[in-house]
Formats: sequence, structure tokens, C-alpha cells
Amino acid sequence: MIGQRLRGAIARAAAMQGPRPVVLSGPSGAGKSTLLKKLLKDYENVFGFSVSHTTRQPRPGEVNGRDYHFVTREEMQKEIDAGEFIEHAEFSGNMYGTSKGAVQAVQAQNQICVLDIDIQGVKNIKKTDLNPIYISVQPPSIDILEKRLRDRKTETEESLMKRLTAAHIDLELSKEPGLFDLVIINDDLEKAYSELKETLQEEIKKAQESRKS
Ligand SMILES: Nc1ncnc2c1ncn2[C@@H]1O[C@H](COP(=O)(O)OP(=O)(O)OP(=O)(O)O)[C@@H](O)[C@H]1O
Ligand SMILES: Nc1nc2c(ncn2[C@@H]2O[C@H](COP(=O)(O)O)[C@@H](O)[C@H]2O)c(=O)[nH]1
Repeated sequence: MIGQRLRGAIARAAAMQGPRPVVLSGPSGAGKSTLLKKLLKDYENVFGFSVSHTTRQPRPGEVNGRDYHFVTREEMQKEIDAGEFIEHAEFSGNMYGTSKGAVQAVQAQNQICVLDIDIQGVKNIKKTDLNPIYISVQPPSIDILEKRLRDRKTETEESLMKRLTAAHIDLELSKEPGLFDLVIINDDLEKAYSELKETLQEEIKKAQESRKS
């Protein structure tokens, strides 16, 4: 009886701390967005996506304000100078960044905030008090990564080369001990997704508990 009460109190105390945000990083084309979309679909009210700003052009099907806030370099620099960003980075010839507002919008909904950011973003978020779970999604090989990026048909030959160069750097830097809490090799999509869900189980439970109370 006492044991049960204690267990209940511990569960409530853990839930009160609130779930930690989640950072998904890894080379462009590794499968972050694919995994994230599955997570957002399966746990609609549990996770919320931190909508980044970018200066790159929208791809067909991308919606301003849902996939990214698509802005000009001048607009983004102005907001950075005004202190509105938690982190920002130059990637493959474009600026990307997470605004304070993007994270606050998700947290205001009581959802677990998921950030999809490159490795420079990871290093910069480490300097903040956000305290997320850091996950690196990686391809089984560079050749497979190149094939996935080519098949996605979103890149020019030039931007593809830039992304592959960045991928080599990412895979090297991500070996730093302690930088990531988990590395997922996204070979089989369902296996990778199961691994992601399993790692986030505790945070999912916390979020579901806090939504009940
Ligand atoms: N396990 C997998 N097996 C085969 N193809 C996959 C797998 N995971 C993702 N893909 C495909 O690889 C391509 C790249 O995936 P995705 O766009 O999710 O990568 P990403 O890491 O989000 O890239 P970026 O950082 O550029 O946004 C997509 O066309 C996706 O459908
Ligand atoms: N440091 C940040 N990196 C970000 C952010 N939003 C996205 N990204 C990363 O950029 C690349 C390319 O994305 P794509 O949509 O053009 O393919 C990818 O690695 C993303 O993770 C951000 O806010 N900050």
C-alpha cells in the first residue's frame, strides 16, 4: 500500500518536472524529418515541432510557418541582432535558426518541443539552459546518404555537394564523447523509429501524465 503511494508520488514528482525537449540532428538526408513526421503523427498532442527560420527557398509542398519561417537574410539578421534567437548557423549557403518564440510556442501548448537542427546548432544549444535530449540520426553509409539526397530531388548538384561535405564533418564531430545521448543509424526506417520511440518513452509518459492533471 505504502509502496504504491510512494510510486504514485514519485511518478507525479517526475511528471511535475516536465518532459525535456528533444534535439534531432545528423547529416542532411539521414532521415530526421521522416522520423519526426512519424512521431508527430503518432503522438499528435504530445510532441510539437519548433519551427525554425531559414533563408533558403521553400521546396514544393513546404508551407511558411509550418515547415519553416522563410525569411530574407536581412530579416533574419535583424531578429538575431535583436536577441530573438536561441541559436543560428550557416548551413549549405543559407542561414537557419531557432527563435525563442518557436520553442515558447510549443511549450505553451504543454508539448514536448522537438528541434531539427544541424551540429553547429547542437553545440550552441549546449551553451543554453534548454536541457534537451540530444539524438543524432545517421545514415548507414555516405553512399546511401548520397542516394537518398539524390532520390529526394530537392538539391542542385552544387547544394548536394555542399551537403555531402557537411555530412562528412557532421559524422566526424558527432563522435565527440557525450555530445549525443543516442545515435540512431537509420538503415531500416521502422527499426530506427522504434529506437527513437523507446528512447523517448519516459518523456512521452511525463507529457501524457501532465496533460491528464
Ligand atoms: N530508412 C530509410 N530508408 C530509405 N529511405 C529513407 C529512410 N529514411 C528516410 N529516407 C528517405 O531519405 C530522404 C531524406 O530523408 P529526410 O528528408 O527525412 O532527411 P533529413 O535528415 O530530414 O534531411 P534534411 O536535414 O535535409 O532536412 C527522404 O526522401 C526519405 O524519404
Ligand atoms: N542550426 C540549425 N540548423 C537547422 C535549423 N533548422 C534546420 N536546420 C538544419 O539545416 C539542415 C538543412 O535543412 P533543410 O531543411 O534545408 O534540408 C538540416 O541539417 C537541419 O537539421 C535551425 O533552426 N538551426
